Amino acid sequence: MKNAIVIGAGIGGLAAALRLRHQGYSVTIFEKNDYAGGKLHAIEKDGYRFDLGPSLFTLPHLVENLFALFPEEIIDFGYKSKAISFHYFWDDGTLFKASTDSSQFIEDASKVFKEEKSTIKKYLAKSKSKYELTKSLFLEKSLHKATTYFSLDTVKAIVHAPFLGLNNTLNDENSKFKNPKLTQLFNRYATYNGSSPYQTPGIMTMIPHLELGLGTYYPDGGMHRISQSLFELAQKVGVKFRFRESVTNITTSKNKVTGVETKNGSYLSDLVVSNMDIVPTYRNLMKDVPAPEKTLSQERSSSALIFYWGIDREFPELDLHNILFSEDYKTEFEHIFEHKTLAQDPTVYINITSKESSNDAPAGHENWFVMINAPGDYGQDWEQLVEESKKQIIAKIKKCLHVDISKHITTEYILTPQGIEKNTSSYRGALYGAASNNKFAAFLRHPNFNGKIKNLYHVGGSVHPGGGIPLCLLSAQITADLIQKEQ
Ligand SMILES: Cc1cc2nc3c(=O)[nH]c(=O)nc-3n(C[C@H](O)[C@H](O)[C@H](O)COP(=O)(O)OP(=O)(O)OC[C@H]3O[C@@H](n4cnc5c(N)ncnc54)[C@H](O)[C@@H]3O)c2cc1C
Repeated sequence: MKNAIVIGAGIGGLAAALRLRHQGYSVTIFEKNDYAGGKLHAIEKDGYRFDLGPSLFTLPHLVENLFALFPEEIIDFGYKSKAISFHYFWDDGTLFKASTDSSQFIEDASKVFKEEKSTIKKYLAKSKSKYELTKSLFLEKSLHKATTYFSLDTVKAIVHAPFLGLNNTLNDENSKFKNPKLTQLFNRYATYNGSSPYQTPGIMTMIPHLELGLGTYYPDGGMHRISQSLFELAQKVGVKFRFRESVTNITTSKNKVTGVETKNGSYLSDLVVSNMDIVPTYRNLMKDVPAPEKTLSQERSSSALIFYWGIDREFPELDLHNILFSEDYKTEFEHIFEHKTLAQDPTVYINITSKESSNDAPAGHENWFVMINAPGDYGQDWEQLVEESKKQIIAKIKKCLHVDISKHITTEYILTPQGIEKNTSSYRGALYGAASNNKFAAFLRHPNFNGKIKNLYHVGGSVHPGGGIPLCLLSAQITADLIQKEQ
């Protein structure tokens, strides 16, 4: 049996390991932490459960596809679809509850934002068409293999290139709405890949289709169940895990990978898949291999500052996902991407899983995950930024929800971009690898294979096709397909 080593048990590494196991490899995952899941992790604190990373679950079939590889194994993984994706709040008292039923969304958005129904309908239809035209080329195949370009799907995408909106920004596309609040609502989707709506190309108008067209879901037991159920499956099918064993070197001979080294010794392997962020993979594990500097110097995606708060009361006006919008979105993104700091009036995201799983908080309490978008770690004074932004977040909540939330916080845990980098080795604490702040970003992501070292592959949010749970799962699929063809 051939051996495969996977570096890292993030969602990308777990998915790659399962796919390789299915192809018949003997698979070992080396993970520096003592748990699987990487960013998809959770903690319990003072009677509250908090998902630490992702909170929004879309395209659940990509997880199910992994269970389907091993139909004989029964794993407890369920989820429900959400009728409302987000509750959106503005300082002036406007509240919009975004339905995941498109007719209802159009009806409600037209009433709240005084926008023509036909304009919203056309926008959602275009979002769907863009997604369907491009998913095969940009999301499901390697963009770095010539064969990808000899397909009908690619020809279709190229023919429709002017329609895709590559030459303008997401904000340009969304400024067609009369009401700036609706523009802001659709601009927010740039943050789903850690980018700025004022820089990311108009093709990103496809993202709302993922949430509003294909649905928003919540896994039974919380987001952590996604990584835990895949971990359980991997164990059942014989994937071996070596926790607390950081890979320190990828070993090669004559431009071919031979295995990995850790502080415990050397391990030989027929192939290696790195789920570690691509920048430290080159800088720390492949010091003797010339790094692709242009690829590695791509601007990183945004990071996040998160307060996990136990709250001693309930808020019926809030749902699972809630957004409290800033007054000046452009300034907010300029602060993040240009000034590498935080705006005075940030957009605040509040995720409350106890709305769905009552055991996540004591009775009558709620578990708040309060996040603002943040620049990566460039050596800022995070202690000071945490202190300032906590005050600003409390002020924002006061404006939108008319409550002094500071009086209701019973417990607190904080994660900064520095903490995210420390936990998972993600370069600068970026949530989604490289940002998509220019039209060439998709092509400049690192491929899923290594052009210099044979039998070395790459999966996860820092390589093609990008970050976020669905894209990480797709990266594992692309990688496994390449391995099947090439090995
Ligand atoms: C706060 C936050 C909110 C987010 N929100 C969402 C969301 O709502 N929806 C969504 O889809 N996505 C979201 N994301 C993004 C999503 O979490 C990531 O894109 C995804 O989980 C990345 O998975 P990965 O497998 O690429 O990497 P990671 O999860 O970073 O895993 C990499 C693994 O490799 C290990 N590792 C690193 N170096 C070594 C080494 N040398 N040796 C051994 N092991 C090593 C790390 O410990 C880690 O376990 C969010 C992320 C964060 C942090």
